[in-house]
Amino acid sequence: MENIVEVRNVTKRHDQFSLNDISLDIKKGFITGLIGPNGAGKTTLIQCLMQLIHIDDGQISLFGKSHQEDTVNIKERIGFVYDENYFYEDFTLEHNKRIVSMFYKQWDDKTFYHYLDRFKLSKHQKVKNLSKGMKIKFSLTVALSHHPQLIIMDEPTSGLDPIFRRELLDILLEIIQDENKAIFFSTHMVKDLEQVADYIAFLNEGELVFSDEKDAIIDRYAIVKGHKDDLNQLDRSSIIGIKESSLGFEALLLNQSKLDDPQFVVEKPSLEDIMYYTVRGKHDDHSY
Ligand SMILES: Nc1ncnc2c1ncn2[C@@H]1O[C@H](COP(=O)(O)OP(=O)(O)OP(=O)(O)O)[C@@H](O)[C@H]1O
Repeated sequence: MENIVEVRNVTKRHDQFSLNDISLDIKKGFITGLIGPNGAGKTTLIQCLMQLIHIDDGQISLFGKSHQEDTVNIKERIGFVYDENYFYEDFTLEHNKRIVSMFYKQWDDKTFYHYLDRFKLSKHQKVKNLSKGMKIKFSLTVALSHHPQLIIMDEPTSGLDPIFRRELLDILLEIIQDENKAIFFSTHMVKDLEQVADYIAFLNEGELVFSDEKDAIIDRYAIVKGHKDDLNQLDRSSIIGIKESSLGFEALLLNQSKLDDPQFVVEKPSLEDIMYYTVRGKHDDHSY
């Protein structure tokens, strides 16, 4: 399986935050989702991938090359959807298209008008008059119109209504039918991601918790519920996070055979459970 992107031991330091020693791959033919709580470093990592900021340590290769070697070609092969508006606000969508299309050898007007129509955007509208969701749709239209091999999106679902969110997921699944392509995107919509992603990378406080195949991640953990009196029968070292009440508890554990015990209810976790309990941890025993 070929890696379109390889991130190796990347560190980026901001004043009060650092992204620490991150290594992950983005694989050809698959959708990789990037999750993590607010401030975890998702945007920072994406900015490093796009060389919008410089890394302090480590290496990033895209299509087998670093930005230093071939950044123009790399950027031409990426469709980038970013949460900051980088279009000319006072110009119409058509005018913006004329400008942006000059930067791409593979620009395709037919695809551009196809998505404008599909997203119900008018080429005569000015960018400044678009709603937040419409701006994301326009950004996506531009990103898809130069036939990128890799699509990188930072929070593309923020500001989108649930109907369009579903449509966006369908579009991503359509794109990934072409097994030469890869999609990497960050989102807080973990449930949406769970429906479409093949691989998941999880950042927390600048550290990579895991980056792996979705099903393998879910198999690695279990949600266990039980009576408080039985809590001491669990191996504390396998508990990732726990929520206790006066009577019972619910915990995320590393999956293990000992969990067959009938006094516990054992369930498969969702990605959201894994994220929630990992961030919450086991020292924070709030009641529910
Ligand atoms: N240019 C900068 N200078 C200093 N600190 C920064 C800069 N950019 C980001 N940070 C800090 O880095 C941390 C990670 O921010 P980042 O935007 O990468 O997180 P995120 O996971 O994308 O969060 P969110 O889900 O809220 O968008 C935050 O503490 C933020 O304040």
